[in-house]
Amino acid sequence: MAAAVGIIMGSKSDWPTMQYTAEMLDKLQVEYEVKVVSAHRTPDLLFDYAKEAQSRGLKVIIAGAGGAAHLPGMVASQTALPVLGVPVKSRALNGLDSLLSIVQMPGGVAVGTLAIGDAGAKNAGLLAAQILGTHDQDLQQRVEQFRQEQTDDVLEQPDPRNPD
Ligand SMILES: Nc1c(C(=O)O)ncn1[C@@H]1O[C@H](COP(=O)(O)O)[C@@H](O)[C@H]1O
Repeated sequence: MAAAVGIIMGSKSDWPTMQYTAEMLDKLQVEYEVKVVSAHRTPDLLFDYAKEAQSRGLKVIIAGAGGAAHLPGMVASQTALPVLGVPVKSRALNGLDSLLSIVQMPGGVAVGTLAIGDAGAKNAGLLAAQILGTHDQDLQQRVEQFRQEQTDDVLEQPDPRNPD
């Protein structure tokens, strides 16, 4: 089946974070592709990727980047597909730079910004599945099942001192 979600990232060094997006999509049985694309280092590739995404069948793009994280915003400027931005934790500023450069888009070009780091990457996969689930009842059910299991896990083990 063709990929519905494109996971892109500014560098291969972002993969330890972005793997959590892939893991969530695997769990929810959503097809995706993974690629390093950088607004700074491979600008032509970025434009081609964003412009061709819709015609290749992608429905949502998830872009992770750290530091001066222009990737999500630049992708969003070149496609009408929904773009979710994941601020990757930077060494110098712990990802605050990544967060601010992704979240502070000018009005008129939207990027849905997730939390910094692993949790943001995980939630980007979940949110992409929820978006796709609005047109796919089976997927919506898998999302609901995932959430129910999460709830059950918490309720079954309410005492944090007793892991068994
Ligand atoms: N923020 C961007 C962009 C971009 O926005 O186009 N391209 C690379 N980067 C980021 O640079 C950081 C360091 O990259 P290296 O580890 O390759 O030096 C990564 O977190 C990457 O996302």
